[in-house]
Amino acid sequence: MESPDLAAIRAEYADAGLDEGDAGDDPVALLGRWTTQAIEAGLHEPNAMALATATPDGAPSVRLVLLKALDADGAVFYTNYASRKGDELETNPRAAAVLLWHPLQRQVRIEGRVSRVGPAESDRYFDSRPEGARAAAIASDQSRPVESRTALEQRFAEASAEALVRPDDWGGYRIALDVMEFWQGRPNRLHDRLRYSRSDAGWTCERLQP
Ligand SMILES: Cc1cc2nc3c(=O)[nH]c(=O)nc-3n(C[C@H](O)[C@H](O)[C@H](O)COP(=O)(O)O)c2cc1C
Ligand SMILES: Cc1ncc(COP(=O)(O)O)c(C=O)c1O
Repeated sequence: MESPDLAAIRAEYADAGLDEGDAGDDPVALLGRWTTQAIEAGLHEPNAMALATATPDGAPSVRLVLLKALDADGAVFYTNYASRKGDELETNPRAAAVLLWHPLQRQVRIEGRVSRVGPAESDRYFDSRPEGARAAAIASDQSRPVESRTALEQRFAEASAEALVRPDDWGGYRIALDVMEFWQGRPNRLHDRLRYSRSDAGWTCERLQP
């Protein structure tokens, strides 16, 4: 089998650095600034993040979701509570996520405990989504097998004809921001890494080796 020479792929990171002074002592504000810069750079889906969850006995799983809100209380995404990730979060309410802004040579990792957002907040977000996305959320038992594409489209057509009310098993999760790490690519793989950890006294910041 012809396979590409993956070992020869090599990108150098050189554009910018990250120092403690610029980063500041509020990592939530820093994530806000970096997100704004990713949006202003015109990146495609700058709010996409890989979300890792695990079963109670530690088997991990990961998938992309969209970050839909960010504040001092945490990072919010929306999904189906009965999906695979939902099942894992209901039994092991901890998550890790990573955002990658490749053209900016940046990644951000977040970690923390997860809780459901309140129903009113989920309703507000659900009602802001386009009709098709609302109907799909109603039609889809996310992560469950379906016999065919035709059956799925039939369910979508049926849901589209009904009132587009948020299902009880669809809503937001908030990842409390307990650990946040900011990574800026540097030459020779000698990258900048600043890791913030939250305690009762506030945030502490450590520089990590690349
Ligand atoms: C860029 C991108 C963004 C996505 N955003 C979401 C999202 O916000 N919520 C969601 O439930 N699924 C989202 N998905 C689909 C998930 O990656 C995944 O297929 C789905 O949630 C089922 O995951 P699970 O079976 O592990 O629960 C997205 C997929 C991509 C590629
Ligand atoms: C299945 C699913 N649910 C939810 C979302 C979240 O996106 P939005 O709320 O912007 O429709 C996505 C995004 O790709 C998705 O694929």
